[in-house]
Amino acid sequence: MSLLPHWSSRVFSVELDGAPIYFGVQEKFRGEEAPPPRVFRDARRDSCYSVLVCNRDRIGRAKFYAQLKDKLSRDLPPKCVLSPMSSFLPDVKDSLIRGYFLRADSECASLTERILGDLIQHDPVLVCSYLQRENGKLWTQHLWPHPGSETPREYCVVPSAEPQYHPSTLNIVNSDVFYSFEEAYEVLKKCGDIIPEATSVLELLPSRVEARSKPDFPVIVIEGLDATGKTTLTESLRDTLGAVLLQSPPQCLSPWRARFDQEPPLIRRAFYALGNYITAEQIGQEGMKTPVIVDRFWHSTAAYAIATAVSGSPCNLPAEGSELYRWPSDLLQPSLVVLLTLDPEERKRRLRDRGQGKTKEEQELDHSQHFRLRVEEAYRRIIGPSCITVDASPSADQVLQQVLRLIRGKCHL
Ligand SMILES: Nc1ncnc2c1ncn2[C@@H]1O[C@H](COP(=O)(O)OP(=O)(O)O)[C@@H](O)[C@H]1O
Ligand SMILES: Nc1ccn([C@@H]2O[C@H](COP(=O)(O)OP(=O)(O)O)[C@@H](O)[C@H]2O)c(=O)n1
Repeated sequence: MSLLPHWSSRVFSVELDGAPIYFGVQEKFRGEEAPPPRVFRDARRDSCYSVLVCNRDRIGRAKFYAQLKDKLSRDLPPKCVLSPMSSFLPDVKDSLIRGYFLRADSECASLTERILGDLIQHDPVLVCSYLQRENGKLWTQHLWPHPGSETPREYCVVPSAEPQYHPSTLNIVNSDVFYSFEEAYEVLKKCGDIIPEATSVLELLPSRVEARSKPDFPVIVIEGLDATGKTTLTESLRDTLGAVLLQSPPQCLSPWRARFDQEPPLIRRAFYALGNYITAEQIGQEGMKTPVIVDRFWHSTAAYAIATAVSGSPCNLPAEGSELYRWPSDLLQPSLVVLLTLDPEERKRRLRDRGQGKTKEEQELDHSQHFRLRVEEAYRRIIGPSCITVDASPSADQVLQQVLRLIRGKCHL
């Protein structure tokens, strides 16, 4: 297996209470090993295991990773604790593999081992168990052999320094955020066999995508979290400016949206990315005749994708200026992007008053302050064009007047 030659260069990260704990492995005891990392010190008398998903094909890997949690939560004894885990080559792009770290007490260890033994027989996983030596002063990692292969490999567990780039940023390109039509198209094309709806989406796509010259009329995108007032503002702008109002994802994708919202990030994000290209095609046509207002566009696609891929505090986001925030070179660039921001309490009040159902991601915005901060910060870091922030807390009319001033200043309307 190609992962193995680099096994002792890999770093392992276990997420405990939202914070990563890093460790590495080395072939031999050197005698001066530092104390084991906290995941092992906490484990005391429990048995520890890890399961990492290693399909070669990325669609299979995305699908199986999503199923693995359900499978493990269903089959493992309730007392077995599951934590998200990953393994990566520090600061090496596309090197991240995901999985789970398991802690089982003496009562449930043998059942856990049976379930993992069955998993390794049938599914593309790497399984390790961890054993303590010298009263927990040292831990060893035992990589289970695959059916038919040689003996298990034993390594010594050692603490590892925090990498420069948070591991969850390593695989963002073309897994969470797509920087060209072709890359997103490839994913949906490959899904055709397992998701028949993907073929219907592909049929709606423009036949050719090219970064065309700007339409004659201004194109104004309104961005912001749910309930910040995008619908209210975009409708008023349409009426005031005699503009056409478009949205991303476009109306023609509505029948498929709920279906793709259930898919793992790779597939879900490719769907939204392609939606932007359909909207861009519509903008290109309408923008030759009138100004165009757009309710959400690429900023939303990229900001939510990055904020979901990265866990924990906004400090874990890719740094400002990172290439991950760049606009796709083949996607139409709007004349102005306005980001509506709102105090979290006022946003919740508006959500309650509106009283509609929310997507899972929007519910998460309410529950997790960190997630909301990550989305807002990612919005602000995107460039090419970057967004102009507008406080959406004044009355609807005041917000409209403020945005009209911006449009007149920037777009000569
Ligand atoms: N400036 C504003 N002041 C007070 N309430 C507002 C304002 N803008 C919108 N609302 C109300 O807040 C709720 C969410 O607004 P909406 O335009 O649907 O947001 P979004 O499209 O961003 O989800 C709606 O009930 C709307 O009437
Ligand atoms: N252009 C877009 C628009 C939405 N989205 C996704 O759609 C979700 C928000 O859609 P929504 O329907 O709740 O938004 P509202 O228009 O209701 O504010 C976000 O969670 C994004 O993941 C996207 O990726 N790209």
